[in-house]
Amino acid sequence: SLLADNEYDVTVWTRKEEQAEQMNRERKNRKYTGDFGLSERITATASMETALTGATAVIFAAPSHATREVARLARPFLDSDAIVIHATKGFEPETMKRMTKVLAEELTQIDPGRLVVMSGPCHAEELIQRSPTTVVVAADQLEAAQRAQDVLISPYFRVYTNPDVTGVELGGALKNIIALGAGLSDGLGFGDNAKAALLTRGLAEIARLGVALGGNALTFAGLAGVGDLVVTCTSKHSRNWRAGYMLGQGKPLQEVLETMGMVVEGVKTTKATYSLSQQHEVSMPITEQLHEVLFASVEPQIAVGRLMGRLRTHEIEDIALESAEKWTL
Ligand SMILES: NC(=O)C1=CN([C@@H]2O[C@H](COP(=O)(O)OP(=O)(O)OC[C@H]3O[C@@H](n4cnc5c(N)ncnc54)[C@H](O)[C@@H]3O)[C@@H](O)[C@H]2O)C=CC1
Ligand SMILES: O=C(CO)COP(=O)(O)O
Repeated sequence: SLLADNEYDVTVWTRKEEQAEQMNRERKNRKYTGDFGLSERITATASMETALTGATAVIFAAPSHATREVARLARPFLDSDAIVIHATKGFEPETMKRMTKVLAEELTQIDPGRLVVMSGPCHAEELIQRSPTTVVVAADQLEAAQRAQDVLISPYFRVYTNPDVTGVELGGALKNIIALGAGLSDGLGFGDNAKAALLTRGLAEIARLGVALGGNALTFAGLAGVGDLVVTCTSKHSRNWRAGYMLGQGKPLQEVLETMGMVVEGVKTTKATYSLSQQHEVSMPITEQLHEVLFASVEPQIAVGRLMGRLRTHEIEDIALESAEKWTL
C-alpha cells in the first residue's frame, strides 16, 4: 500500500492461489489486513514469473525460514538490475546465516553489495493506516541504499540510510528474543521496572553479539536497535510479545505457536542466537535463560531467579576499566 501511494504499480506474490484470487476479487487482504481496501494499483498473483517480469524493485518479506526457498523460486525471473530489498527479521534456522547472505547465495545475478536490508520500528497494522513511521535501509553500496530510500520514502514513511548491513540485520533479528522476554515478564505479572530492565540489558547483549559479529555499536542505538526494541516490547501488535505473554501465563510453546497462527520469529532466533553466543563466547544471559524456558522446559520463574541471582557485575565494563585507577580495580 505504501508503494501504491508512491504511485508504483505493485504486484504481490503469494504461494497460495486462492489468496491471490481473493485479493484481486475483493480488493482486500482479509487474513492479514482485514477490511482495509487495497489500491487499484495492487495486483496479487501466485505466479513468480508474472510477479517479477519487468519488476524494477523487489521486496522479499517471507519469514526467515522460507527466504531461501522463495529466493530460489524468484531467481529465474529476477532482472539483474532490479533493486532487491528484504524486510525479514531473523536468521536461516539451520545455518544461522543472515538474510543478505542467503539472498546473495541464491540470487547469483545480483551484485551482493547491492542487496538492501530494511529494518526498524514498523508494524504493518500501523503503516497501512499511514501512521508516521521511520525505518533504516542498509547496503554495502551507498547507491543501492539510496535507490531503496528513493522508492520507499513518503510523507508518512521516513527512510534513513546506514552502511552497516550486519548491525541492521542483527538488530532486527535479535530484538525478537527480547520481545518474547518482555511478553513473558508481563504474562508473569511483573511491572514496568522489569520490562525496562529487559529492554536495557537486552540491548546490551544484542550490541555485544552484534559488535562481535562485525556490526557497529552505534547502529544498536538507532532505529534497527533501540527503536525496534521499544516498539516490539510495548506494542499490542507485536506477535513476539504476545507469544511471550502466553508463555508467561503458563501455556506450552506448541500451543502458543498454534494459537498465534502467524510467524513468531523470536522462537527460532533464540535457538540460533544461543548457538552463536556460545560459538563466539559472548555473554547473553537473557537469551540463555529464554533458551532454557523454550527448549529445556525450565519454569519461567526459575529463569527469572537465575537472571536476578547472577554474579554481581559492572553496568558497562568499558567505563569501569577507564576508571580503573580511581577505583583501583
Ligand atoms: N508484520 C510486521 O509488521 C513486520 C514483519 N516483519 C518481518 O517480515 C517477515 C514476515 O512476517 P509477517 O508477514 O508479519 O508474517 P505472517 O505470519 O503475517 O505472514 C507470513 C507470510 O509468509 C507466508 N509463508 C510462510 N512460509 C512460506 C513459504 N515457505 N513460502 C512462501 N510463503 C511463505 C505465509 O503464507 C504468510 O503469508 C518476518 O521476518 C517478520 O519479522 C518485519 C517488519 C514488520
Ligand atoms: O518487527 C516488527 C515490528 O518492527 C514486528 O514484530 P513482531 O513480529 O513482534 O510483531
